[in-house]
Amino acid sequence: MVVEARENGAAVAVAGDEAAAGKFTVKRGEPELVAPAEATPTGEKYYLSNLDQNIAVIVQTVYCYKPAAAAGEDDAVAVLRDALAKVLVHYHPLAGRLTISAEMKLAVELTGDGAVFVAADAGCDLADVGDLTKPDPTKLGQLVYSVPGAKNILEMPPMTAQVTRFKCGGFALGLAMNHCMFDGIGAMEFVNSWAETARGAAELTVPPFLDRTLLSARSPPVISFDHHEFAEIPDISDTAALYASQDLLYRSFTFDPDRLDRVRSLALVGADEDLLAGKRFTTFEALSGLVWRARTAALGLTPDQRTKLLFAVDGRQRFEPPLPKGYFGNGIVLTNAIATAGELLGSPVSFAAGMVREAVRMVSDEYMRSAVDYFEATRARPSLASTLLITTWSRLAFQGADFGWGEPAMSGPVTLPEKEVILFLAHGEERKSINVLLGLPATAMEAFQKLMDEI
Ligand SMILES: COc1cc(/C=C/C(=O)SCCNC(=O)CCNC(=O)[C@H](O)C(C)(C)COP(=O)(O)OP(=O)(O)OC[C@H]2O[C@@H](n3cnc4c(N)ncnc43)[C@H](O)[C@@H]2OP(=O)(O)O)ccc1O
Repeated sequence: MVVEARENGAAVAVAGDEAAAGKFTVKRGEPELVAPAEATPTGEKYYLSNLDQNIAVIVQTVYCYKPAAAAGEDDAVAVLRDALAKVLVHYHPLAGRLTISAEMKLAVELTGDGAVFVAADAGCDLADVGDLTKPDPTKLGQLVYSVPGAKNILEMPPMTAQVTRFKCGGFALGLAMNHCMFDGIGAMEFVNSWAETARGAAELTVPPFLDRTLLSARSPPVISFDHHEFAEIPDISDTAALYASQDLLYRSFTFDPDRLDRVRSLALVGADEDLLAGKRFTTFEALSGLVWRARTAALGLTPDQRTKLLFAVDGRQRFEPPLPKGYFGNGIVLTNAIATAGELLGSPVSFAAGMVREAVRMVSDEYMRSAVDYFEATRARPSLASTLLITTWSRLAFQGADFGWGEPAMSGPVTLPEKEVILFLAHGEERKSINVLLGLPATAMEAFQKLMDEI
């Protein structure tokens, strides 16, 4: 299935899926608050670090479970609701509400109100959800609860959960969680802790480490890097006009292990031996270089157009000392590479892959402390102007979300958050393939498709 989305974000299913979309109806019950099952600290503010401030957006994901005989007659709604109350004892800030602190930063008011939980029933089978490898916000959005009328994130709880029962006996868990509470690794540690609680575990394998003050800014702040992630690069190619004049088309490109091998080999052609230092490009470096270059070509950027690549690096083991196991908050930092379209397209993929490697290497303890201090001093947020933001979920432990009904049969995002974002998702047998998911104006997508077909 191909999914098209118009500029306003409303998606339209095409290629014969209208009928499926039509019979996809979900009836929600009354939302309820699920509070921690035991007393937790209340009445204080919970500190969020500067790395949490950068990315305060709601991430919506869906996990689908086939009917499982082994789970007996247990009602998924009751099991997930009870386990949520228990796991929130450990993750109690998720039961609070977002607020703005005296320093004008996001913080959590520890109210103990609880997470918003909704039970729902679908008028169809789980199979009608279709293929989660491409975002279909119209359909998948029905599986996730958004607080009606909320005008900003302060009016939305840190998390909502919806459990939708399908006629076939399968169910879907839809989550809307604010990225300021955790990054992908932290989010999966939470979901997997919730799942093991549902399976009856008395203790969590990875209890959350709640204290985020270890990522406090230095006083005074020390900015020791240029931090081009904040640079506003002018759109001299007028891509704005291209995006405005055409529909945005979403496509997902599968790279199986053989194709990934070819990408890694392609990235070696013309590679700088000093940069390689005997270590061939990783899958991430090679694939990111490939798609950065191909998207630049597909958008028809003029040779002098500067283009920025942004991506998150997990800083947990890069901090000195490393962050404690189970660190609850965002332990990621954005790094960047900037090149002109002329440089990218006038060189083989190895040039772009080399820039990706450099951008990863740059992320040291000092770089991350400097990024924390940059926010302290400027309150600036990374700019997406003339930018490609690659987000890699391919190693996130979605398969650990076994609430007693086995691994999710499929899981994925409801949508891509911005037109500048490309998502890498694990796919296929043993999760050894990578799906590259992106949206582009129709003509650019055709050009991108051609470039991918050559691999
Ligand atoms: C709020 O609710 C949410 C949120 C979310 C999601 C949020 C986000 O998206 S946050 C961002 C998520 N992404 C990350 O955290 C990126 C983590 N990855 C890194 O930091 C990487 O190091 C890198 C900077 C991307 C670079 O990767 P790479 O070039 O692959 O280098 P290495 O990681 O060092 O790997 C090199 C090599 O080592 C082997 N290896 C390493 N790790 C693994 C592994 N886990 N499994 C297998 N092998 C591994 C491997 O051989 C690597 O080389 P290859 O060539 O074989 O790849 C979501 C949901 C919500 O509700």
